[in-house]
Amino acid sequence: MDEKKKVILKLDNICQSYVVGESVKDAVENVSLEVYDNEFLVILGPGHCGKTVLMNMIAGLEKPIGGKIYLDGEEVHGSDKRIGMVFQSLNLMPWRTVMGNVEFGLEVAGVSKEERRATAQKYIDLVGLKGFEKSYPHELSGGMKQRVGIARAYTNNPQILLMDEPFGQLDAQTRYAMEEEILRIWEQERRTILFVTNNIEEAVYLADRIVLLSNCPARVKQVYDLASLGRPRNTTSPDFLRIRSEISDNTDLAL
Ligand SMILES: Nc1ncnc2c1ncn2[C@@H]1O[C@H](COP(=O)(O)OP(=O)(O)OP(=O)(O)O)[C@@H](O)[C@H]1O
Repeated sequence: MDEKKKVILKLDNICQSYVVGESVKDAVENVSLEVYDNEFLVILGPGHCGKTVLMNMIAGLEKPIGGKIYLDGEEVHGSDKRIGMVFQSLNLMPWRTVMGNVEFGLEVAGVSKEERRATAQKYIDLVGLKGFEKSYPHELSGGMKQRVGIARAYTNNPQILLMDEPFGQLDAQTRYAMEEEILRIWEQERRTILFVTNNIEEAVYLADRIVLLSNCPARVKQVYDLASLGRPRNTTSPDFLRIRSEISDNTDLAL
């Protein structure tokens, strides 16, 4: 490990299994991982391999049947407000405006109206939604809804943001635009990002490091450090194409 990098999140032999009918289905098997402060870490794996199960455990939404999770060196049990989430299905509240959705977490936390408005506005501006504060979710495009989800997560001031296939339902053009956007936001407002995808090109475009998972049950197949690719990335450069094809050759086919 690079001595200069601070480990903010550590997974130690995480396992998850479910009882399905008469049998036991293993979904995640002995996943160990160190995540560095401020890094953009991509969890890449084939469809149904266990990526969401892994994210849910990190988010504290499910308890692992084995293993431990450490945040800033301390074991965590259940959800922790230092970890925020942006999911593919955003669950925006349709009866609330963009501002109402983004400030919701602060409202629940009892933050004064003035303070929560100011914080929410900062992140609405950051994600490029200035002028849409009073719009309702049904008035927004898919990419704009994702921006609301990102602003909402940032507003709660998490140290780590979990993004589970956030752009999976967007059309290709919007997806590329949002990949650019998330890098811009990450560079401006540094937080650790754990980003889940099954798209190799997206992973190589975004990540500082990629954790490649196996087919279900998810195990860590390999970790790729992409520091040598630099930023911004050129998706047609020989280095980009080489690493993309190396990962592709090493990726299990989704069953
Ligand atoms: N509560 C549960 N009970 C039983 N099986 C489950 C449960 N949750 C997840 N699984 C199974 O665990 C496996 C991994 O699911 P998971 O949703 O994590 O995959 P994924 O990699 O996120 O998939 P996708 O790429 O489609 O998003 C799947 O086979 C799924 O059916």
